[in-house]
Amino acid sequence: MAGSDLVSGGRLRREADPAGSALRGIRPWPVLPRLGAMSTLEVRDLTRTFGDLRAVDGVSFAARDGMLTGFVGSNGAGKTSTMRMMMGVLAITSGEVLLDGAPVTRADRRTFGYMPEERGLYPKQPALDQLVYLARLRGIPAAQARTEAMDHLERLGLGERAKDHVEKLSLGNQQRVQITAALMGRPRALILDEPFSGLDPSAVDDMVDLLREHTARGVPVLFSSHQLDLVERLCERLVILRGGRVVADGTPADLQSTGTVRHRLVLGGDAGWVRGVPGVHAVDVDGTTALVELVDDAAAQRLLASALERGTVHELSPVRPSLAQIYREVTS
Ligand SMILES: Nc1ncnc2c1ncn2[C@@H]1O[C@H](COP(=O)(O)OP(=O)(O)OP(=O)(O)O)[C@@H](O)[C@H]1O
Repeated sequence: MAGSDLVSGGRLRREADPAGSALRGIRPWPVLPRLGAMSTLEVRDLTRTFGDLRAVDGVSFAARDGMLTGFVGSNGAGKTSTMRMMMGVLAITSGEVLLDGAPVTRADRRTFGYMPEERGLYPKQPALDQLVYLARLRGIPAAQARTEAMDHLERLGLGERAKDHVEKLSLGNQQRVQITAALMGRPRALILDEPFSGLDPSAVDDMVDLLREHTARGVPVLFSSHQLDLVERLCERLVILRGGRVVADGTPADLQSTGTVRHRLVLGGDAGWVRGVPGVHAVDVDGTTALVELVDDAAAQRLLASALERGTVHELSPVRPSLAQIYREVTS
């Protein structure tokens, strides 16, 4: 698709939801031009050691164009180190980072938007000046940087606060400014370390609207988060790290199809007895309802037969595993 073509997806989304973002305080935005070429950002066998510690241990995955990819894992799993290596701010021990199949260059990285874990705003400088400064570091001309920064701030309802020192803004607003810094200059890829931490639900929605405008023009977005419900809601793909290694990688549906299927049993009477049925693991029992894992079909038959012997069975149905459940299964 040519560089000047417009993204119909972004426009359609706004038409389908005319009040949408405006109701949440976000001013409508001209549809962004689509990237001339698709961009896929990939890491292959990426490794980083710190002394004896293999903080990142042969990590491979791809953040594909136009998709939000969630990057999750417990504290110390290696997310930040991986993102830093992708951005070239942490030396790579071995492995490589590729953009569209070719080793990523310093010039490529200057076109990436990055939100580091350690937030880089100076408390005693005006928000607008910092956005302009950070954009100029990435080679964006001053006039363009100023216009774009002001547009972003106005759109986020911070136009009146543009000249306020950052320290005078609430933490959530500081975070909005920080994310804006990564979005300046129409980046070719976005790498965001915990962009949603500390944001209230409406600020999360505002930020997601912004990110979706970038995915709609073909940008790959990789973001780390500990908020699994958010990741489940937002992501087209998900990469789960444990101890420096990838333990799951796929769409939420892919991952859900590999998780352990549980069953919900709803009875007319108390369900406590299911704990004693061979081959049945009671995950949770609450009054007349039990959530169980069954080792095989025979266990299911035993459970159902026992339940019918005791009285009414209102329901015995499979429950799709939640992302939180899958996360616990692959990281424990
Ligand atoms: N500069 C460093 N020197 C020594 N060890 C480090 C350094 N940076 C990270 N580590 C270690 O590498 C491991 C991975 O850390 P990293 O920050 O990448 O994990 P993370 O998944 O981002 O964690 P969190 O969710 O807590 O931010 C941890 O054990 C950490 O202590």
